[in-house]
Amino acid sequence: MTEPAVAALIARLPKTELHLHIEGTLEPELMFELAGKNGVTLPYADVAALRAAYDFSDLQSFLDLYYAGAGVLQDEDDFYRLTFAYLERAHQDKVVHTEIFFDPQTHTARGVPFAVVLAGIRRALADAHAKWGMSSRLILSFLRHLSEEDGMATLEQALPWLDAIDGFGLDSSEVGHPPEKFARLFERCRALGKLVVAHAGEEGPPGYVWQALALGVCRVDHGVRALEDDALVEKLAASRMPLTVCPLSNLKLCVVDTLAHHPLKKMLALGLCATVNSDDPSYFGGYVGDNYVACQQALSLDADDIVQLVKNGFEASWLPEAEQARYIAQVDAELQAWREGT
Ligand SMILES: Nc1ncnc2[nH]cnc12
Ligand SMILES: [Zn+2]
Repeated sequence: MTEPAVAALIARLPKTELHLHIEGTLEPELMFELAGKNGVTLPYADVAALRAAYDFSDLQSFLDLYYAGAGVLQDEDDFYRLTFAYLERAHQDKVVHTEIFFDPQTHTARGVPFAVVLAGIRRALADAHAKWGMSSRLILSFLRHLSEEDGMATLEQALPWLDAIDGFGLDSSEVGHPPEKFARLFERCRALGKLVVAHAGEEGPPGYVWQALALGVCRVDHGVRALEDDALVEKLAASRMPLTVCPLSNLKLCVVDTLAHHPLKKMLALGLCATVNSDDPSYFGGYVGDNYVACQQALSLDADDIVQLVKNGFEASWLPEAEQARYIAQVDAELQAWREGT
């Protein structure tokens, strides 16, 4: 019997998304609409010209555009619309649980109050939960190109809303801004009882992944360059440390030259807890379902690989263990139904 296309399996499986920058979901159409509403001038004639600029040579060339684009987000409703549009799109991909980064420093530096950013995002998360039962967690991510003191000041601003913040992360320009630069800040976050994660090993060397582990992270965001260090791979695999891998992001930012050379399949073979995520889907040409499908084709992933990746996502999530187990059982049931052609 010919197995039905693995793409059909991908489409039907419940999924997580654990590496998603909400500012990176700003589609050009919404960017132009909000620019018009808020009186912001964009240096592009139209949506097509903006999309044509999404031709990145590295992480920094993307970040320059990403921070400029975020400038159109000004009031609570802008953050609501941004977030709800992402959640609606993720729901189409059968994402049942998402853990979302937001970068408050990108907005507070422009005079947008922390409370405005958070209120808009939270209202959308609550609506998605009410409408589809989609669960979520929120991760405040510090910008590593700024100082640790700036991060500390941001943490101070977040203190009144700690109940709404599930964890803390570290993103932006990696090389030259190693995790150890933020040792005291992450210590403080952990002392507040919060989970911490950090981008490491995207463009930065394996040493940055070791440093992220020293910060006490419970997941490494990206981590693809960890494969250059055998001892590190052994440690990550033995501890089932999750890696939130973002294949189309790696392709667009030239971390890999072609998806066929992406290490995702190798990561699974090494026993790493690799997960699939979209990072900044509006800029990188694909949401989480697109990431699965593109990798399936480029790397000839089979049904077992796909199921392993999806299960890793639940294992790596911050859902309670009983809920992880419930979703993993659903994944097995969908796999069986797919195999039986029902
Ligand atoms: N891929 C990425 N790496 C680092 N910082 C980011 N901020 C948004 N996307 C990012
Ligand atoms: Zn990221």
